[in-house]
Amino acid sequence: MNGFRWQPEATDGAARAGHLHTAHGVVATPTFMPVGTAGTVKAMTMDSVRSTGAGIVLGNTYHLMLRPGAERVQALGGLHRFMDWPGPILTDSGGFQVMSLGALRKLDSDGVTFQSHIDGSRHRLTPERSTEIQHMLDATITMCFDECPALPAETDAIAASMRLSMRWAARSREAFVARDGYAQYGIVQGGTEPQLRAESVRALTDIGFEGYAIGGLAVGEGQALMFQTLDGTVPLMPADKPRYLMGVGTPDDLLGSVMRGIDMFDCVMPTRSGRTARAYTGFGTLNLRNARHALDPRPLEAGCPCPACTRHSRAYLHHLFRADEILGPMLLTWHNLTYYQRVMQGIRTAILETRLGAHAIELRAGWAAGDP
Ligand SMILES: CNc1nc2cc(C(N)=O)ccc2[nH]1
Repeated sequence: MNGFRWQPEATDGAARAGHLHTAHGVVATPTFMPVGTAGTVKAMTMDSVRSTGAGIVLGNTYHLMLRPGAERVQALGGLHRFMDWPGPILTDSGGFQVMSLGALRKLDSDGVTFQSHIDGSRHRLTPERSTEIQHMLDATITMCFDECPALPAETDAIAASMRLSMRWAARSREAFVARDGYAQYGIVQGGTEPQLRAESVRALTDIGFEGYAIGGLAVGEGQALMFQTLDGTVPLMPADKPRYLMGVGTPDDLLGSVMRGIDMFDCVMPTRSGRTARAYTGFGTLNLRNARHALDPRPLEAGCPCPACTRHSRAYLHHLFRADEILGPMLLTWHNLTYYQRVMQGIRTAILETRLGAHAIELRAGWAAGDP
């Protein structure tokens, strides 16, 4: 009996609230995972990440295998110890990063050979090696090694890519070392083609995983096509297992995806935007480098409990970014992650109170209203 499980708590339409039980603790869902690419959530200490309300973080296999190296992290006690994060960690498989970051890469039916974007050194990832690396990192949740095809693409190219990923999923599962409280997720592929997505779900559920991700989206297809793909795919996925939408998204993406049955998310937007002066708030986004903030004594967002909003003014944040002070990205990353967690907590409460429809209207009205 694997102690890893998703325990349902409430539903509101297709939306679900529940708890993810893992070897490294329990996480309420729906949940947003801050991205901790190279063993750090950029500009944050892990105590500050915890203070935002995050329960689980993501690590990138591609970055960690190149630097400092999976063997070194293992020798130092694993990623939890290395980055001082006792909670659950999900690591991606490296496939997506290789395709988007690796300087040169050669894909074949067995895996991918690529050059490091750091020093040009040559590396190879296969389903077996990716799974081994994630084991060495001591990932709570391991992702299958897959290929995420660029969109748009011809249907037969999407089909071939999906079927390769399904063969790689079987090899990833074979290589996975099962441990109590640990999990491996399969990744549904198939582009925006309903039949290919259905074939992929069948292939993965025939293999059997502790959770299922939807990959191949948030690659430029746009929100409407992403939601349309979710509408056709999520109902086919096992209802008793966690569902993870990879690389998504804006607060509006999160809301619409939870309403379609997604439980887990990761996205670089709140952290990357925090470093580039873009703030996420209940009244939409704003750019703190804009001159209109120079003399504004108000907090960034009234009611937000983060240090940027409780201790400082918009004018100060504006100054920090104009002066290129490192405290700017620190404070705004802290704010954006806090805001993302508040959005997820508000959605979760609305599901528990069966008022998600009304809550969605309120959220969208706030985002549309703009800066008060
Ligand atoms: C930012 N968009 C995004 N799409 C993704 C797809 C995958 C995937 N494995 O298909 C992984 C990470 C992803 N991030």
